[in-house]
Amino acid sequence: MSVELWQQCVELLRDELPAQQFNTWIRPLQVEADGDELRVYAPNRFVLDWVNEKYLGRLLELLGERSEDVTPSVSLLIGSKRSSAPRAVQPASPALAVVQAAPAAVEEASAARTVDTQPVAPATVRTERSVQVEGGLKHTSYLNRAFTFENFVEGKSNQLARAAAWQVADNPKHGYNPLFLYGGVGLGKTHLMHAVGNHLLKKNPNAKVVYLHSERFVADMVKALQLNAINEFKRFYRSVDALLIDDIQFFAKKERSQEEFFHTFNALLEGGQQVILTSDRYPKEIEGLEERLKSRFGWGLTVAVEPPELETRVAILMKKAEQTKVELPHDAAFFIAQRIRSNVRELEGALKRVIAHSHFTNHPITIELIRESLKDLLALQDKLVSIDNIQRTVAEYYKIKIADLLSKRRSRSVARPRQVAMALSKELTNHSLPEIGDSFGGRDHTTVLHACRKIAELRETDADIREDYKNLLRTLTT
Ligand SMILES: Nc1ncnc2c1ncn2[C@@H]1O[C@H](COP(=O)(O)OP(=O)(O)OP(=O)(O)O)[C@@H](O)[C@H]1O
Repeated sequence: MSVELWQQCVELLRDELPAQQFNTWIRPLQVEADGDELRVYAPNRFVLDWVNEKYLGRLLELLGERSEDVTPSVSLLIGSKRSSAPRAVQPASPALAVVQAAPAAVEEASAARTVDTQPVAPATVRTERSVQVEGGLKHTSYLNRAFTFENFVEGKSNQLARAAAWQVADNPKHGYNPLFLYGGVGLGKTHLMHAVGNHLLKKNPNAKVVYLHSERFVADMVKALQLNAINEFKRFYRSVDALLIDDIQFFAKKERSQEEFFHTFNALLEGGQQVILTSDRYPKEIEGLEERLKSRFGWGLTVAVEPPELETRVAILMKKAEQTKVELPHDAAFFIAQRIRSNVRELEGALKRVIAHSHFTNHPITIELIRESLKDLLALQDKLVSIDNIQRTVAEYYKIKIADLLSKRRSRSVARPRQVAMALSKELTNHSLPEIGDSFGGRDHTTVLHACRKIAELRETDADIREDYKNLLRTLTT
């Protein structure tokens, strides 16, 4: 059984899975051949368990179809192929059967899945910690006490990230180290990171939990160098119980900082201290970041935070209103959530404006009041999501002409993008089916309806369409 064959099957699986799932579970796997056997390494038990349960069967099926050996033998292990001694070895699987896990792996892996969704009571935590070190350097860690698990609304888009963060907070010894959260702006990465920090402090008020933005780490390091205090800098960062660094994409191209961070990071991992990192993209995609750092980030658990779906946006608005003791009718929350799709920060901003307007005018929150208070934002959004703009964006995305979208051509390369554009027009604008049909070269409303149904179906079954639709939605709404 060759490594190349495994890679081919991984590529085939990539076509079948949404990118987020592929990145989280399949990309971190490493593989090496050992005689006739393939040894596949997962960075931790969480990944091992998940791959074992969800994807190994399919991978073995693909391997079986492509191999002369009808019973491919694959071992799924925890560790890394460069390490000579994997931490938990599973027996080789002689057939397309479920690989048995070593008892410890089973125990921890299933514990990882048992996600405790009980809200955490608001913590009275020490939120500020200031440490003065020799040479005049002052390191301040500041945790936002409002960013707790209790205040975090769970939805499909952030479920996994929330579960992983909860595991780290409640049982840091699981070894999900580092926990790497990535995703677009304003989606709750910082919130989750602080939630872990707050929870760790709640459990142990003396814990040294240090949160900082990566730019701050760089600035501190530069200052330490200037003040000849780099040893204190090192000592400080290596003495923490948990180090939380936000937006590590800002390390890009800052070689000295990366070097320093690399050593700090290694020291912390070796000492069993928790590291949590966030970034706006998947670690391997951060340009200007050293390969060795990227590879180490993959040793722990890397999870994406996706933009929230409509239901979660509504739930977030209701929660924020409840926190500020403001009466927000459900239809009003729904209206805001439908119109503000980009990210949670924007959503919160819109709600704040509505609440301020309601206080100012002394009127209750109604859809009318929302229209009035968000007038400029909604107008801008209407412009952005006009059918014209959707057509332009879709044509650009698929590298076809707008005229093709409006034409009668039926070839797949044109017909599918046309259906995507129609479905987006239905989802993002308030135009009726006949109006949308008219805008697409005078088509009948039943054609538009068919397009919407077809795309909804393909988004379930076809990973490419799902990805295309998601990208286009993002482009059109941010
Ligand atoms: N699921 C959620 N439930 C409740 N509040 C949320 C949720 N997701 C995000 N928020 C809120 O949205 C705001 C932005 O979130 P946060 O700062 O964590 O985003 P981020 O992903 O770290 O973005 P950036 O990359 O720009 O730093 C915060 O006020 C946060 O509390």
